[in-house]
Amino acid sequence: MSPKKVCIVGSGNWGMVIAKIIGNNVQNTKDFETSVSMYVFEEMVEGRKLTEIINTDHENTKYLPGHKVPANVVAIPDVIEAASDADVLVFVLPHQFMKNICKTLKGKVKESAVGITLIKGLDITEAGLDLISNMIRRELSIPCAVLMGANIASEVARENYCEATIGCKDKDIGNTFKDLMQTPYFRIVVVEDEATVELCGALKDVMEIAAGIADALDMIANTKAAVVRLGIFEYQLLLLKLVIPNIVNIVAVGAGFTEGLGFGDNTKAAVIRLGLMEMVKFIEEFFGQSKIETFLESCGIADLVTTCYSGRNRRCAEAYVRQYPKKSLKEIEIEMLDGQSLQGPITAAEVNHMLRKNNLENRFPIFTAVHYICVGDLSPTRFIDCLRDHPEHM
Ligand SMILES: NC(=O)c1ccc[n+]([C@@H]2O[C@H](COP(=O)([O-])OP(=O)(O)OC[C@H]3O[C@@H](n4cnc5c(N)ncnc54)[C@H](O)[C@@H]3O)[C@@H](O)[C@H]2O)c1
Ligand SMILES: O=P(O)(O)OC[C@H](O)CO
Repeated sequence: MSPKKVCIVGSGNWGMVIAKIIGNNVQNTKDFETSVSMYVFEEMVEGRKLTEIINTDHENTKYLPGHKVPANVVAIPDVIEAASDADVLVFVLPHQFMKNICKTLKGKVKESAVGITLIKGLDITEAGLDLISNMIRRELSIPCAVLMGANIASEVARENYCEATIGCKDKDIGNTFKDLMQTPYFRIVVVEDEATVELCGALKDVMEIAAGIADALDMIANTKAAVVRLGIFEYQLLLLKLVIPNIVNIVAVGAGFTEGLGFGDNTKAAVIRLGLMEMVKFIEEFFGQSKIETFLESCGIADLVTTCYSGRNRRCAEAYVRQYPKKSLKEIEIEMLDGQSLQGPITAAEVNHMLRKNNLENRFPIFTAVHYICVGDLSPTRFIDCLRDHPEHM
């Protein structure tokens, strides 16, 4: 089999760390082409094009200063040029840019390409809440796995030991992604059975096949009903795996608020605990039954803890509250992150859209307060009330 060409779509803080890992890994195997293309959103950095800096100095001085990427990672400012000949597409952009990227790439990627998303965030469609992986599958007509975990980019860049979870329904593709991204310090667990089953279309297909098998075996109606029920359960489980990491960022913003208000670790632990309860409840409410074990994977509790202690969402939320009401959260983000992007406030708005629409804000006080504080409609000092009066305490 000829070696697969890899393209990384994105070159921010996490994108560069993944580029470093992939750039090194492809040099040690015949399964992948040595040259890796990376789509870089072009901008001028200290009078030079960012692509030129990366291709000459092999460092993204804006988004991951102080860390080199291997020279075989080639920065390309045109996403079609970067992605059109790729067999493997790794998506790692802030989620608000994905609609545009998908629109640009539609019909331009190889039919045989496979994708994986490392993106945290949700999509609002007319039908309700959707997953970014679904957007990729839908718009680009390629299978799409996910990789999520407790992975603060700067720590992974320093090669501190950590873990991640790949969700992929195809064991071979899942292992391909694992080969591409696992290192001695970045250990990956592939969740085979449920991972990237096509969430809407593929579920229907799987269910049709299951029903067809049931028919062929002359199963009685009760058995067929059980097959359908179990199929739905697997679907919900898959959704659960994919949704957890996206909601984590909202809780991290809440943790930052308590620090900004001068509270300590006991309060943060309460935010993590109550936030986790809201995550479980939210997933149950919108995606059906949840399995508690899933929250014990790296994509669940581990990501929640790490983000609430040292994520960008937490840091910016703390600074916002300390300077409240002098600056908006957007101003703080621009000031502190130099172009990096917070996903928590946007995801909080997407989640709030669903809560409001379904009249459920009272049952999710942390998610709700985080959103209203982020947009400046609620004073941060009121945040502690939502912990004190949380439904868990009633
Ligand atoms: N940084 C982390 O620690 C980390 C860890 C795990 C997952 N993630 C997730 O990975 C995703 C990407 O985050 P990141 O940290 O790599 O990015 P980032 O926030 O560091 O950088 C922002 C990126 O967006 C690009 N950009 C700006 N405007 C654009 C536009 N109009 N179109 C396309 N791109 C544009 C910038 O060039 C830059 O590469 C996010 O969903 C994030 O939640 C991040
Ligand atoms: O720095 P944050 O808040 O964007 O979080 C980074 C990752 O999601 C941690 O896994």
